[in-house]
Amino acid sequence: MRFAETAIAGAYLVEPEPFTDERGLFARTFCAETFAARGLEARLVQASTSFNPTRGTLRGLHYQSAPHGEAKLVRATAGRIFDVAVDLRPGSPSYLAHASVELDASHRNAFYIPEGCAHGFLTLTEDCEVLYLVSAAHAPDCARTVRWDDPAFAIDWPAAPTLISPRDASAEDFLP
Ligand SMILES: Cc1cn([C@H]2C[C@H](O)[C@@H](COP(=O)(O)OP(=O)(O)O[C@H]3O[C@H](C)C(=O)[C@H](O)[C@H]3O)O2)c(=O)[nH]c1=O
Repeated sequence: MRFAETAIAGAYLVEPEPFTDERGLFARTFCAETFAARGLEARLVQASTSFNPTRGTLRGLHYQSAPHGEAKLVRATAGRIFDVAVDLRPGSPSYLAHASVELDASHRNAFYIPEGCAHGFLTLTEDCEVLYLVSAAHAPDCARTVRWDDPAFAIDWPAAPTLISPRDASAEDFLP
């Protein structure tokens, strides 16, 4: 796996290094030892998936507050998404910065997002499937939302959403 830094400290685009032969390819997509050696969260305890048939679906921006903060390893297993993280860690050198990456099932790339960052995506194709590996179990009482078009983040979305939940569309401004 190759790790590329992003605009957020501690967030990385993870590119696989596939082994190819006449049968196709094999690629490692996660390794606890490799992640731990890089100082990344290696204890991923829950996996989830979302299926999004409509192009232009926007989910997020979500995070879990302490003490159930979660690091995430996100990949598109079908289709292509514009994936975004926002740094909400007041002590971070990239506080309030965002990082956006295009995750494409055909590239098998992934986005590692550290605890303390919000995450969301916009689907760029129909029938997108998004797989999450996270470092903390779902804690509904700690579920938090920040708004995709919050001026505090000025995220460079490629298009406006065609489908978004009322909860995501109505999040309050992050800064007072
Ligand atoms: C996240 C989660 C949700 N749920 C239940 C709660 C709701 O009844 C239902 C849908 O949840 P929600 O509308 O929060 O799903 P998304 O809007 O896709 O949220 C996810 O998408 C954004 C982009 C993320 O980064 C998070 O991983 C996650 O918040 O699944 C669970 O049972 N377990 C879970 O881990």
